[in-house]
Amino acid sequence: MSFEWYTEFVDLSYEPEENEIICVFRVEPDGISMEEAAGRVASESSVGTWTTLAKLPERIKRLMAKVFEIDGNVVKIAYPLDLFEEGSIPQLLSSVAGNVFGMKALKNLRLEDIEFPAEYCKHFSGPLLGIEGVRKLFGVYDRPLTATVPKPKVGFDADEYADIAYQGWSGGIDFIKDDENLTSQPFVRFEKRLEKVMKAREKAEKETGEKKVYLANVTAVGKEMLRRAKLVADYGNEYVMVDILTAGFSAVQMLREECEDLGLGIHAHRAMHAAFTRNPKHGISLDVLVKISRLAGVDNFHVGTGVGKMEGSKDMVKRLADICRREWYVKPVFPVSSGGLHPGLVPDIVQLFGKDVIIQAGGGVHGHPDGTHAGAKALRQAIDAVIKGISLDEHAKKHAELARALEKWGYTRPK
Ligand SMILES: O=C(O)[C@H](O)COP(=O)(O)O
Ligand SMILES: [Mg+2]
Repeated sequence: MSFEWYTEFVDLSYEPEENEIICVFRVEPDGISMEEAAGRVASESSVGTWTTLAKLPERIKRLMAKVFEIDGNVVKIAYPLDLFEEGSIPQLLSSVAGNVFGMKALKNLRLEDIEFPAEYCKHFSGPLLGIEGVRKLFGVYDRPLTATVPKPKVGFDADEYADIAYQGWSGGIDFIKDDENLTSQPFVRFEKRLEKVMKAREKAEKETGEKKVYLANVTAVGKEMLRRAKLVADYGNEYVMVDILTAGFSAVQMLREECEDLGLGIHAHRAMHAAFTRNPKHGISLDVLVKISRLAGVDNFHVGTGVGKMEGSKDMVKRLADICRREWYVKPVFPVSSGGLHPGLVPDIVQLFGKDVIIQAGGGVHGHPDGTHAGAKALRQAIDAVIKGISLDEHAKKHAELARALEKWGYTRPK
């Protein structure tokens, strides 16, 4: 049986309209022509099914997605805006990143990019704070911000955790962040941790005269997440953190709505992304993930390091940082560079990102030979050196904590 009718979704002379969504796919057909494969993607992601239908009303024909460019394996498809519900990332993904990934007729399929028209973007709130708002919150404009994740990543009780948070903050760190798998386990319930950490913050702020913020991981099931966010705001903290992929975009958008009322920023952790971003032939690119997260309204987003422990080239990290920060329909997002960082890598990170980046180090702070407080100081000293244009080796001559960090890690790029 022939399925050639799929090519009805291909029109290489078509010029997309201004208010259509354009998706760029990399398509690897399995024993069929590229044209048919591309048509199948357009069909399944818009109005089609596996067979012809007796009658397709004109009104519905107008909703057919159109393949308008095929260049080698790269296929561009235009989607009429009426295919999409306003302001819904889950519905967008169910359409253009849904069934298509499992089609037998394709060996591989990767969604590389999406271009959104203004008409679509206007239904999204975007970040509440954005880079400007986050800078205002800290009153810090002239250097990268810093964050640390207490390590070991889980297991501390509330007192131990708050003590580590205090040591990090008092050593000069701006954000203390819960790790992605730390929520409300039996060894440290969320409420208790929040209570103790907020006391630690008060002490650290008084002692340092600097603003300190807790990225409290509110990732939870349904309404519980909102309850935790409310509790965070009740304590006077300004931010929450959420695992955007394991929680899902419905949860992220719901949280964003709640955070509008509560006045909270959102730190997005991307844990699990590599399950669908890492294979260059199949899945969804991080570029797409950053764009939809920015629309959904997170304020901070993990983009990688290029030099640390997570996979991802410098070029890719730079491109993602650009997608976070460039002029767009919604406020810019603060890129977070995290995963295997330590003071010796700060020059690379600043060279890659400039100063609008949150440099986050877990092991690279808490693994300092003299402990968390010294580790925090070393990270800030490394940043000060880079901002002043002094080499780390030179700065370390007068800064003992940085010297000790360099003794342990030097300039190594962890694997
Ligand atoms: O969630 C993260 O990004 C990591 O916990 C960072 O930890 P690391 O600096 O120890 O790799
Ligand atoms: Mg982590």
